[in-house]
Amino acid sequence: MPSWIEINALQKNMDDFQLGPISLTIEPGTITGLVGNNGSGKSTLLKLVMNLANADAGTIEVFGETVAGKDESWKQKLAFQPQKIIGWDAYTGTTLKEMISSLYGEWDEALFEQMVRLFDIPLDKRFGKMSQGMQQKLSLALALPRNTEVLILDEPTAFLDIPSKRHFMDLLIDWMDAKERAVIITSHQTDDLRKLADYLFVMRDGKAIGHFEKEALLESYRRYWLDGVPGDSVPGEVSRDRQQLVSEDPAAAEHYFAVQNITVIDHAALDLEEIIDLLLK
Ligand SMILES: Nc1ncnc2c1ncn2[C@@H]1O[C@H](COP(=O)(O)OP(=O)(O)OP(=O)(O)O)[C@@H](O)[C@H]1O
Repeated sequence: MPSWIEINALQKNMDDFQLGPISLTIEPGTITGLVGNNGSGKSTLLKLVMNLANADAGTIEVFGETVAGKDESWKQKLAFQPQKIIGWDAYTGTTLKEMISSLYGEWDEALFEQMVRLFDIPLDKRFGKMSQGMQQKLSLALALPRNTEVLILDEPTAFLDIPSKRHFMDLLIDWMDAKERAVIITSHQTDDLRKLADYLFVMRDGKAIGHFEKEALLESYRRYWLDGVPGDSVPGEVSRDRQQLVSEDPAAAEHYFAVQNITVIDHAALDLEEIIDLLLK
């Protein structure tokens, strides 16, 4: 099956910031987490995908259509929730719903109503007068019911309270199950990424660090407690602290321990936050 989104050698220069070259493909049925330090270019990348900024080099194809110029018919298949929404402040939730639902032929009114009830959204209030968390809830309630194939969410949970975050994750998982879809989500919340993402695309200072299958990434690091840390570097060693050592090549490290007669007292997987921390160093 062809990729739904294909980004190839994309580059963008802005003042002293250079994004790229970035290459990334998004396949149907997947949730991809975009991860990176502040200012690594995640939002810029999403804006380029949405044709809200022009690339200096490289290409983006969405459902086989090149993203550039005025023909944006492919946008019917993509819903985008930016980090900061401009132009909604003066409108109530009801008005925004009328405007947005009329643009999407497959608008799911029942899902919208379910989300309004679940998040207790005051539809008669102007967007600009809502709290940041409520704005985020309303914009999610105006994004998922568009029923598009692809949903692009830029830090959708940054202001959500803990119960709402859980509701959002459940909703997104149900939304993915309803038909063949794909999600791209940027987040600094490792909880979101651990529960939702199938793939992680990690960026640092505008550059791609890697595109990882999440479960494989989790298995690719291991922490060991040893009866004595060797003087030499252990295969895959990324850090050591007294009797603890972390390797990004557990098979080679364990072979080395066996050959060197080093006793492994205990070992454990790293959590996703620690791994992202190592990747972003
Ligand atoms: N309009 C602009 N003009 C010039 N530079 C910009 C503009 N918008 C963003 N930048 C710069 O581009 C870089 C990437 O910003 P971007 O918002 O894409 O990062 P991010 O990874 O989404 O960050 P965060 O995690 O903080 O949301 C930053 O250095 C930022 O200052």
